[in-house]
This record gives sequence, structure tokens and C-alpha cells, in this order.
Amino acid sequence: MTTLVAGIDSSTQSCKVVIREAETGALVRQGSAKHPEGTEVSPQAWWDALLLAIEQAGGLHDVAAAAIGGQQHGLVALDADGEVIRDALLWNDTRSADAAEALIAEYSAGTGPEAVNSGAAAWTQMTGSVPVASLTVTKLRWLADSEPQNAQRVAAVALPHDWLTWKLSGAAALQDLTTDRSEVSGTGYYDTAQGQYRYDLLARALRISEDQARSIILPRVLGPAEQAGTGDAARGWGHLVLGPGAGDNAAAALGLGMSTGDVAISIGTSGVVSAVSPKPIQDPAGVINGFADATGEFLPLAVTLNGSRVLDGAARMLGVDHTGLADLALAAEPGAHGLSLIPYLEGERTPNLPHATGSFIGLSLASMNPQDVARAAVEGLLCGLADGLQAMTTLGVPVNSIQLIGGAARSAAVQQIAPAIFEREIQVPEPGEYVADGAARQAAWVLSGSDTAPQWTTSAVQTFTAEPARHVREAYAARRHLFAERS
Ligand SMILES: Nc1ncnc2c1ncn2[C@@H]1O[C@H](COP(=O)(O)OP(=O)(O)O)[C@@H](O)[C@H]1O
Ligand SMILES: O=C(CO)[C@@H](O)[C@H](O)COP(=O)(O)O
Repeated sequence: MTTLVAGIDSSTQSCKVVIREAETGALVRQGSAKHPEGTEVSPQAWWDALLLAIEQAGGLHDVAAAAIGGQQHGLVALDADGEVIRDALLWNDTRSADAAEALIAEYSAGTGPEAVNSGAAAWTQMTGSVPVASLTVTKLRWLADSEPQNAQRVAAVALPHDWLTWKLSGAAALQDLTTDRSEVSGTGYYDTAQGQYRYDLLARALRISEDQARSIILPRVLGPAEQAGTGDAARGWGHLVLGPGAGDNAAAALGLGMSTGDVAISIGTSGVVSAVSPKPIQDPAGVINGFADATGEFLPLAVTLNGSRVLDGAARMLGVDHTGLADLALAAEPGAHGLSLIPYLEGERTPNLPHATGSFIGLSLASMNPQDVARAAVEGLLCGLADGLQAMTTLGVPVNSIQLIGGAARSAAVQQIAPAIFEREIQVPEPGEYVADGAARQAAWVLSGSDTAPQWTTSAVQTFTAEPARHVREAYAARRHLFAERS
């Protein structure tokens, strides 16, 4: 009898479920369901999508274990009855940008630019990351200042995958909430290097005393293969062993079998450059977030707000589908006749420009054509990620291999232009759901009781190389500060 495990990716745009063989990782079934648009979403919509995706994947009746990977940082505020107080502000909601600046200032010393730097350095020391609007701690400050009546009702704070694991278990007690290192390392109130919550920072965010903060329930942080509980017996899932789950990029690293020296560049809603490190990585400049991974090590990563939707928007603007956009981009010359797209379409997280908008720079009669516009969109998307990759190497994080994943990694233009912009060979594994795969591998790990995750066969990869297009990155670097603030 083959043992099956389920891996779930509750990401920004959709929920994906894969059912795989626990021993080999072979894919048996899968399903998916869309999430609502927007940067604040009712967690109920995630739960409804998860139930639909489970149904589409053939159910969990014959599955022994499950684990959930998910979009990080979303603020799931629960009242004393375990009810969701308000829709969750997601990682890509920028309304807490001013709160982030205030929190940095409150830990700074001196005046002027040095003060901001000292505040950023203090937060990096305390948590591993510099607060930006994406981090949950800034959303809590926003809640305290903008919706004090809601803030006063907060009895527990969970992140998307924590809350879904709790729902999957059928738990009702807030004390049963669980999470993992990778998820909490993105909250801004967890000391990633020391592995402990910082209730003083939670108190600071909510403008309450530390004693009051300690009365707020935070999910118990589980080890990489520690059981989070069992499935909801009322739904016939009492047989289901639940894993701790993980933040989406940590789950993807587990799904890809990444180790030190491996880098994943994921182009989903977010653009993410992530690497594995045996030691904590801290970047006071705030380009790299010092997160934890799902195996007990660390996962430094750079994240942009503008990932695949840069290409979604460009395709919509040109009236083509993704294949058409790729064809247009590949028909143009590198550099798009001097046209650059600075892709801060939703504001931007890295660089931290929450109020910025995107801009085409260098328009000329020569570049005002669909091919060059498509090329500039792909090159602009990739240049932003190349900046994150460069920051990784500047911090001394080893980069020996690069794997390209996420929805936009399916683009032939992204695959062929990326090696020119990164000036490195890139590998593209078979299109798949690597976050969900990592969660499934974690579920199999929990079941095995072993010290290490099961060795699953990894996907075959296609390798892409190209002549370096340094002039494209140089043009982008000279223009990345040219944008208009959102009105
Ligand atoms: N062939 C393609 N070329 C470019 N973008 C694509 C392609 N296929 C899917 N996408 C885009 O990928 C995104 C979905 O990718 P995914 O990694 O699932 O996102 P997320 O994990 O953030 O929900 C969507 O924006 C979709 O339009
Ligand atoms: O913000 C982060 C990590 O810091 C992102 O990983 C988000 O969690 C959303 O990821 P996708 O929906 O693009 O996978």
C-alpha cells in the first residue's frame, strides 16, 4: 500500500494542492483554486479555496499526512473566540509603509540619515530584517493607529499558513495555533538568530505594555519535522498527520532540495531571490531579509512586490497572451533600443519605495514598438531581481547555481533573457508547484520520524546561457531612481 502525502501552497493568487508518494515523491494527483484579487483578503477565502483545491485533488481520505506552505506576512488577527477580526493585510499591502518608518525611527539614535541607518541596524540585530510594509509587525502598528478598536480585540496573531493549519486540524483553542521558524522569521517580532519571539517588539508595534503583549497568543514555533496535530475528525480527516508548514520560499527550497550555494529565483506575484545559509544573514541596508528556512538553517532572500504581474500588465497593454509577449520580447534586441521599464507598478519593496509607480524611460521613435516594449518589461523585471542577486553575493552568500521557478519562469523570454541579465547560467526545472512540493516533502518527513527529509528525485532541468547584457543593467541602474510617486 503506497503512502500518500499532501502538499499545499496557499499563495497570493491561488491555492495549489499536490498529492505525492511519501517514499519517492512521485506526483499522484493535484488541484488548485483561485484567490480573490487585492492586497487585503478574508482568510475565509483562503479556506474556501483550500477546500476546493483539496476536492479537485481527489480529497484527503487516502492521504497519511499534509503540510501547508503559504504566502508570508499576512496579518491574521484573531479575537478571544478565535474569530478573524478583519480581512488580512497581505505582504504586498503598502498602507503600513509609514508605520515601518516610524518603527525604525523609534529604535534609531542620532539625527539625519545616520539615525535611519542606526534604526535599521538595530532592527536587523533584533530580528534579522529591516521593517518594511510587508512585515507583519508594521501591519500591527498600522492596526493600532488606524483601527484601535480592532487592535484592542487582538487575542492572537497568526500568519496565513498558521491559520490554515489550525483550521485543517479543526482546532478551536488559540493555544493550538502552531507555526514554523521560516514563517515567524518574517514577522518582525521574532529573533531569527536566537529563535525566540520578541514580545517587546510586539508591544512596541501595538503601543501596549510588554505584559499586555505577553497575553497575546502567538503560534507555537515547531521544529522542521515536528507534528502540528492531526486533521479535523469532523471532516473525516482524523487520520491525517499535519506538518508545521512553512513560508512559501522556505517550502520551495525544500521542494527543490536546495542546499548552501543553491539560489532560487521565483517569479510569482512576488519576485524572490532566495539562498540557503548555515548561519543567519543580516543586511542593515534592508535589501536582503534574514529569514530562516524549513530545515533548521537560514534563508536570506530579497523580495520585490512586482513579479509576474509586470508581464501580466505588459501583455494586457500589448493585447497579447504570455506566449505572444515572449515572442515579441525575443524579437527585439537586448536593451530594447534604449527603452527601460522601471517596474514599480504597485510601489516596490526592494528597493523600499512603497509610494512609487512604474515608468518607461528612454522612449524614442526607435523604441516605440511592441517588441521593444515587451523586451523592456522582461528586462526591467529581471534587472530588479539581478539587484537582489548582487546584494546576496555582496553579503558573501555563496551562489553556485540558480534555478528559476514560479509562474513567469514558464516564459520563453524570461528563460532566454535571464542568463544575459544575471550574467550566469540558469536552470529551469520542469514547470511545477515547488512550494506545494516542499510542503509535501515536509509531510513525508514528519511521517518518517527521521532526522533528515526524505530524498525525493528532483526534476530534470533545462539549462539556459546567453551573452551577458551588462549595458542593459547599467542603463537600468542609471534610471532606477526615475519614477513618479503615486498621487
Ligand atoms: N507562461 C507565462 N509567462 C509569464 N507569466 C506567466 C506564465 N504562466 C503564468 N504566468 C503568471 O504567473 C503568475 C502565477 O504564478 P504563481 O507562481 O502561481 O504565483 P503566486 O505563487 O504568487 O500565486 C500569474 O501572474 C500568471 O499570469
Ligand atoms: O513576501 C514574501 C516573502 O517575504 C512572498 O513570498 C509572499 O509570501 C508572496 O509570495 P508569492 O505569492 O509570490 O508566492
